[in-house]
Amino acid sequence: MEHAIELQNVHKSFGGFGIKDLSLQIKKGFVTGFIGANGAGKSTIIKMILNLLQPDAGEVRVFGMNYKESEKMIKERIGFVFNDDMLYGELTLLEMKKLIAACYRKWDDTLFHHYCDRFELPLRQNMKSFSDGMKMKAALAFALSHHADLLIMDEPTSSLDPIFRRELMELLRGVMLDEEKTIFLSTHIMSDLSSLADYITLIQEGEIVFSKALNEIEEEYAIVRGGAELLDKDTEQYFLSIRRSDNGFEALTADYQTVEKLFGSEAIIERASLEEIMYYSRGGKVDAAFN
Ligand SMILES: Nc1ncnc2c1ncn2[C@@H]1O[C@H](COP(=O)(O)OP(=O)(O)OP(=O)(O)O)[C@@H](O)[C@H]1O
Repeated sequence: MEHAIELQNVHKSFGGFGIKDLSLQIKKGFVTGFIGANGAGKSTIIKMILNLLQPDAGEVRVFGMNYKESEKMIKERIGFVFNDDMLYGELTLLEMKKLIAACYRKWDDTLFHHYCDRFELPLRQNMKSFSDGMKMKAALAFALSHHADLLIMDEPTSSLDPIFRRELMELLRGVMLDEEKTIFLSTHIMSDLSSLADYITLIQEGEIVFSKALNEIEEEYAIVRGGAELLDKDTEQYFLSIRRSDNGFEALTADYQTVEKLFGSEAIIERASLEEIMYYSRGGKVDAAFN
């Protein structure tokens, strides 16, 4: 399968934070949700994919091309949305549009005006005075108006009201009806992903924990609760993280079926949500004690 994005053995360090030897492949034609705690490295990786930051070592390829040889061709095919004030000076939306449209061969002015209408954006108002949500909508209108094959979005929904968030999810599902399109989006709002994402990539302290199909995650991961007597060297190996208390333990497994066979009705075994997977895998290996 062709990959829309490939990172190979990428290193990047800033003072105390480091990404070491990270490799990641994002499938073409699907939506991948990129999740991880604050400071895990999501924006850093997204910036490297967009060539806004260069890795210290390793390689970033988009549609099989690298920026050194094919920067213009790659950028032409990407639409990006940042939760950031990076775009807006003293310009109106129309003035900004003129600058951005000039960068893309496939710029579609009709489509841009369609999105501005749909998002109720004022064309002649200084963008500096836009609310956070309006800025995000403007960034979306720009990203969606040049027929990009790959949409990369860094927390696109964080400043949006719940109504528009739902509309955006609907809109993105519409984009994905074209099987050639790919979306890679980071978010802290897990419910956005349940109806949209095909794959989930979880990052923790600069390391990829997994990159998997959402339905596999739903089938494999579970939270197990039981008495301390159930834990020993043999059973502990099925857990990614164990939290012990005076009353017993709670643990995360990525092997639902085996654990169910092993413990049967002796333990409570429930499918894990993405929030729970993030929470329990925080701090990594076995024996994160709690009380
Ligand atoms: N330009 C920079 N200089 C120094 N440190 C940086 C720089 N950019 C990011 N970092 C550090 O890298 C780490 C990862 O930051 P990053 O913004 O990639 O995380 P994130 O997963 O996107 O977090 P959040 O969910 O809070 O947006 C943080 O510790 C951050 O302080």
